[in-house]
Amino acid sequence: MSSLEEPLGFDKLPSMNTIERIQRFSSGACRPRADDMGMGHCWIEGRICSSSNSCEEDYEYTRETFPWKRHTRDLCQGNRRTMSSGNKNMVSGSSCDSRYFPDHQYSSKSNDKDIRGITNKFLKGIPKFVKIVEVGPRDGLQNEKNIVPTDVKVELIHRLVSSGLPVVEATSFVSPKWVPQLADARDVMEAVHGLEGSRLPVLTPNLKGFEAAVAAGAKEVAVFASASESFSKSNINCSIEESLARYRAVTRAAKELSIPVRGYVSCVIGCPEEGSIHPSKVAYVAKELHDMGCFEISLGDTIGVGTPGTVALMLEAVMAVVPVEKLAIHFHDTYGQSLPNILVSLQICLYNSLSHFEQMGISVVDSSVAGLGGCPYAKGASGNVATEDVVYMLHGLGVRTNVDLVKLLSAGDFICKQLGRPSGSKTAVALSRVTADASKI
Ligand SMILES: CC(C)(COP(=O)([O-])OP(=O)([O-])OC[C@H]1O[C@@H](n2cnc3c(N)ncnc32)[C@H](O)[C@@H]1OP(=O)([O-])[O-])[C@@H](O)C(=O)NCCC(=O)NCCSC(=O)C[C@@](C)(O)CC(=O)[O-]
Repeated sequence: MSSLEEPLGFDKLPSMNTIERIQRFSSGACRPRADDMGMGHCWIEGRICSSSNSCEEDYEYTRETFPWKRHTRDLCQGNRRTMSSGNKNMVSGSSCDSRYFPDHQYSSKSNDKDIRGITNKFLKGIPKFVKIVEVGPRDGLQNEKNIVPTDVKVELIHRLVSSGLPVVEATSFVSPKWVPQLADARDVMEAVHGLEGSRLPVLTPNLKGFEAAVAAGAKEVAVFASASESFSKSNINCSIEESLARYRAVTRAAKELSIPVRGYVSCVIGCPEEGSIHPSKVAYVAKELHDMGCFEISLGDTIGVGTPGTVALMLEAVMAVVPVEKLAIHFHDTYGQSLPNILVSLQICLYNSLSHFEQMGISVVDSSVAGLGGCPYAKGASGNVATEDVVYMLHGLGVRTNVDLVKLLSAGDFICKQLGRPSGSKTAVALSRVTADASKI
C-alpha cells in the first residue's frame, strides 16, 4: 500500500477495536466516580496540583476564549503598530477598526471559566497549560525549494520569540550536502545570540554536529532517531541501532556541558517505505532516547498518516515505558488529522487500577508557523500542523500557551510573504479574510 493513499488502519496492528481504544483513553469512558473527582491530580507547568479547585484559583484565564472576536480587533491594532514600524515585509495596514464589528460581549472571566468548566467536564485529561515547541525555522525551512536568506530566518526567529513561544527550534547542524537549506546554521545561531525569552534548540545528528552547535552558541540540542529502519537509512544514513549509539555519544557529551538534549522519534505511525509502524517499535526507540538522558521525547508522525485511533494506540505503547510528562507530539497535516490527533493526545490520561484519575495527557505540542515544513527525506511529507491553528484551538479550550496570537499571525504573514505563498494556517487565512471584509465596510 502506498502510505499516502489511505490512512493507516488497525488491520496490521493488535486487535482491540478503534472505538474501544479511544474510549479507554478518553475521559468519558473511564471517568472516575463522582466522589473521586475532587481528588484528581493535574500537571501544570511542571507542577502537580493536588486538587483541581486550587488550580482553578491560580489560573489566569486568557482573553481569547472566543478568539475571533478579540483577534479581529487585535489584528487591526497589530496592523497599525506594524505600519508605524515601517517594515515593508510586515502585514500591510488596513482600515479595519473595532467599531466595525458587532458589539458582542467579549469573553468575561466567568465565560472563560465556563469554557474551562466544560473542558474539565468532558475532556478531563486536557492540561491547563500546553508548551508549544515552534519548529518553523528548522522543520519549516529545511524543505524549501529556494534557500531562504539568513537575515530572513533570523527575523522570523525574532518575531516568533516575541510572540511568546517558549521554544523556537532555530536550525540544524546537519551535513550541508544533505540539507543545503540550513547550511547557514552557524550564522543563524550567531545572529540570535543573546536573544532572550525563548529557548532556541538546534538539531544535531552526530558528535560533529553537536560540537559545531556548541561552538556556535547553542544551549540546547535535539537528536533525531526513527522507528522505521528504512527511514533511518534514508534520513541519516545509518540503522536505528547505529543512530542510538551516535546519540548516546551526543547525550554523554551534552551532559558534561549541562546541555539539555531533546529526542525525536520519526515515523511513529507510518513510514513512506515500510507502511505502518508497529507501536512497539516506537516505544522501543522512545525508551532508548529517554534512558540515555533526553529530557523530552517528541513523537513525529513524519508523513501525517495518523488518525486519533492509530495515535491513541501508539501513545498507549509509549506511555507504558516513558512518563507522559516527558512526551511531546509532532504532527504533520497531510490528511488534515493533526488537530484531532493533538486533541486526543492531550486528552489521553492515566487511571490507576481503582479508576482514579492519575495524570493529565500530553502537554507539549510541536508545530510550525503558517504550517510550513516537512522532511526532505520523507516522500510525501507535508507541512507541520500550523502553530496559529494549534493556539486558536487551545485558547478556545481554555488552555494557556502564553502565546500572543496576533504577533504569531504577524510572524506567519512575514514568512509567507518572503516565501511568496499563502499561509498553510486555516486560522491565519480566516482571520485575514475577516480583516479584509471589515475593511470594505
Ligand atoms: C547524519 C548525516 C550527517 C550522515 O551523513 P553521511 O554522509 O553518512 O556522513 P559521513 O559521516 O559519512 O560524512 C559525510 C560528510 O558530511 C560531513 N558531516 C557529517 N556530519 C556532519 C554534520 N553534523 N554537520 C556538517 N557536516 C557533517 C562529513 O564531514 C563529511 O564531509 P566531507 O568529508 O564529505 O566533506 C547526514 O545523513 C545528515 O546530515 N542527515 C540529516 C538529514 C536531515 O536533516 N533530515 C531532516 C531532519 S529530521 C526531520 O525532519 C524529522 C523530524 C525531526 O522533524 C520529526 C518528524 O517529523 O518525524
